[in-house]
Amino acid sequence: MAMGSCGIRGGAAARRHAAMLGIGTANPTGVLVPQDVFAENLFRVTNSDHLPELKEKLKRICEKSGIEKRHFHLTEETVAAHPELLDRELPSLDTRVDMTADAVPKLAQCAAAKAIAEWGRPAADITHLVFSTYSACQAPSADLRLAALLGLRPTVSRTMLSLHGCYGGGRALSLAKELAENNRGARVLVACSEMTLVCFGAPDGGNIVGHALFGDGAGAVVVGAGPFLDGERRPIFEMVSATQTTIPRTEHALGMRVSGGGIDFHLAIQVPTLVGQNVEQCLVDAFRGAIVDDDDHDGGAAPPPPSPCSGNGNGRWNDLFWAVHPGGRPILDKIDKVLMLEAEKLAASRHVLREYGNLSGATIVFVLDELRRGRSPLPEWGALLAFGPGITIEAMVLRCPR
Ligand SMILES: CCCCCCCCCCCCCCCCCC(=O)SCCNC(=O)CCNC(=O)[C@H](O)C(C)(C)COP(=O)(O)OP(=O)(O)OC[C@H]1O[C@@H](n2cnc3c(N)ncnc32)[C@H](O)[C@@H]1OP(=O)(O)O
Repeated sequence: MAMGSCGIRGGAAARRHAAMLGIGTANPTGVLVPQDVFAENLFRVTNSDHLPELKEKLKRICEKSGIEKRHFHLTEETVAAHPELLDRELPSLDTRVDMTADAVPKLAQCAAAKAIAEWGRPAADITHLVFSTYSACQAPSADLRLAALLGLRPTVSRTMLSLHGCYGGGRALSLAKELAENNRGARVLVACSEMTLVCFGAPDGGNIVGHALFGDGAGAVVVGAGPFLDGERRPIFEMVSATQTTIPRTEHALGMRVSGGGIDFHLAIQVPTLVGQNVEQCLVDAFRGAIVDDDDHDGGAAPPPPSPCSGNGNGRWNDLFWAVHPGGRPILDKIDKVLMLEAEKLAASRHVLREYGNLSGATIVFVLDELRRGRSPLPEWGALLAFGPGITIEAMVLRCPR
């Protein structure tokens, strides 16, 4: 594959690959629940204390989750005022849609304002918006509301990704890369905003793991390619190559479904194993697409991306930095094991899981933000991984410009 001029060079030189030019994150400010009291709180708030065995199981799961705290938009007072949120037999979709209509785009606005400020140009210069959420069920949707809140131009080209779950952030970034690389001068705002209240309900055997894992948050990234514009900062991560892979015959393993009682979801116990068994081939495919000429690197001195067959346990995956969606602690453990990663390689993912829980599609933006804030310099090449219903695996080869 000829990719002659794809490297990002310093200063004002042209580049062809898209790059992340600003990153922002936000969480609801209202409710912060430490994981060690989550089960007690949930069972009290949902009047479920007559189910002590289920409560003990939730406590066991919380202890093993690798999570210390999570943020939520939904307050105890709101739950008390809306008993329909607790009983799946009662219609509650209208209530949930009303509650998220403003809250989801406003949370996205908080993250997007930070990303735009870092990017260094006015919001009106955004040409495309890609919005991903599992928490909005109406049209016009959260993308249009966010565009209005940010003062984007009426000509901004909007795309809404719904119910992609935890790979939504990876998909939105991949789409932004395509848009930026194929539309001269495009600046694409990616926004992912997730609120669990669309799924919230009294605990039962089916939703207990979701209760233990998921939290609320939003992430935003400004993506652009081509020559730098005045005021733009140096790119944070270059987006070199992206792939999407669906693991055959795993449709049953992860899913969400809109019902009159809210959004139902399921997470099969086999998910960590299925991701672990398939992740290395996805990485090999993504790196195969990322082979570039030495000439494309800054000053021509940087090494090329690792060869696609350099995994397979010979330790070369440790030459990379890693942005992995922390879908759950055992998923990170499996990836560590199959790729033989050194302990610190998934530190950013484990940090985000510990501090926020699984924020579905927004989580990957938190991981990217954490990575670039790290104290030690990153290796030049990196890999992004996100997983969700399908089972779908999004992989992207990243480069940290020197
Ligand atoms: C105000 C609150 C609001 C919250 C409302 C809820 C909001 C929900 C929002 C839903 C959003 C939907 C998005 C869906 C898209 C998902 C996309 C992804 O992230 S893809 C990635 C999604 N992430 C994942 O799929 C990974 C999730 N899994 C994990 O993180 C871990 O397995 C663990 C923390 C649950 C347990 O740690 P581990 O080391 O495995 O410990 P052990 O082996 O000792 O097991 C302990 C107990 O847990 C049991 N059990 C285990 N798994 C399941 C299960 N799936 N099922 C049922 N049970 C399960 C197991 O049987 C045992 O029971 P017991 O013998 O004690 O009775």
